[in-house]
Amino acid sequence: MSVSESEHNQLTTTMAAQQEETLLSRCEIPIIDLAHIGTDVCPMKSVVRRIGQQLFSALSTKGLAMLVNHGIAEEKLKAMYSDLDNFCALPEGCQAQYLRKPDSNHGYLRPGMEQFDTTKKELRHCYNITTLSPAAMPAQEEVPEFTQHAFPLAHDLTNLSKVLLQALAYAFGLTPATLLACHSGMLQGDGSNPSAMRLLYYPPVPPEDVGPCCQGDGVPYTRCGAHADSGTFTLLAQDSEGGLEVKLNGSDKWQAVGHLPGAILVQTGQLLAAWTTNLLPALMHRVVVPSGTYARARGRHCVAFFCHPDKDAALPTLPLRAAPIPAPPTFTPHTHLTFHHRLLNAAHHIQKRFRETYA
Ligand SMILES: O=C(O)CCC(=O)C(=O)O
Ligand SMILES: [Fe+2]
Repeated sequence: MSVSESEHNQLTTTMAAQQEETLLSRCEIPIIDLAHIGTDVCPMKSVVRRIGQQLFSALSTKGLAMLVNHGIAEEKLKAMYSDLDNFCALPEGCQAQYLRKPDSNHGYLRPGMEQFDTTKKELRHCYNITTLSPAAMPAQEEVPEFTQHAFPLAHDLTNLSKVLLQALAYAFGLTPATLLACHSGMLQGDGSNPSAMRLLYYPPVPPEDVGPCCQGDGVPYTRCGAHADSGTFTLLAQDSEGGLEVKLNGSDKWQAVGHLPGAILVQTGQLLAAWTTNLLPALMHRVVVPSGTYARARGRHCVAFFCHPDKDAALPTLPLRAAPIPAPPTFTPHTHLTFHHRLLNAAHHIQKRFRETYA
């Protein structure tokens, strides 16, 4: 069977992408096996303890880990990716009913409406889900299964976060209920907690020879500018398209994460960094546009879950020793200092972040 020249080029580009050196291909990301952990309401204590140690070690040395055997079926994620595609294909007028509401942070953001890097246009569609109220979701006539798929997935990610909070509590020398109690309002929709499930779709971009990094308007673009998330930790499930890059703790070099089928990435947020006096530093990350015509012609999907404490939670002092080495330059000194002074009121921090990143 003969292969046409364009098919051959496509295959070569795909193979090159697959052979890209990544943190995963170099075994530089800790992999944590959650098998036998139980559920958030009925956890297997000895396993949760062991996972707490592994998570603490991964987040303190690297800033991230890959979770496997977490119990969230790949099919649920794929169904959600396809619902988001259907939402993004709706006419703009129809999407407009669902635009993000600043008060609740719930709703849809068109490409360019959220910027981490103010020098570039960030090409992604986001749907933030902060309340599990059917009235706040795309109507069944518009995207038939959106709500039906989103709610169970949001429950799964909330429950996974609750198990991890119990594991971290053990590692901090606290009782497992201590961190749960500070995160009691996740996705309750009563405004008490800023946690969110976010659906992300990054559309294809033109080939490099059409314009290496600019649209017709000459404005440079990227997929997601460099930032650290603001909460306790973030869970990230991604498709296989790649593009996620991170700066590991203590390093100033951007490195590609790579893809581990079925795994969910967990990374430290700014609140946990401040809470642990930077013993667990926040992970800087970004999503770059891939090189090669084939990869650029494909969209990328991701589901993120941002785990935050309750806005009025009095965060307990952690019985931890101070960070042994100076912290990497994750925040500007101003942001860091301001944040420390306001640590007991996480709501101030999240409001500041929203003002900085939403157009
Ligand atoms: O798409 C991704 O992998 C990351 C998205 C992200 O970092 C964010 O929305 O905060
Ligand atoms: Fe992020």
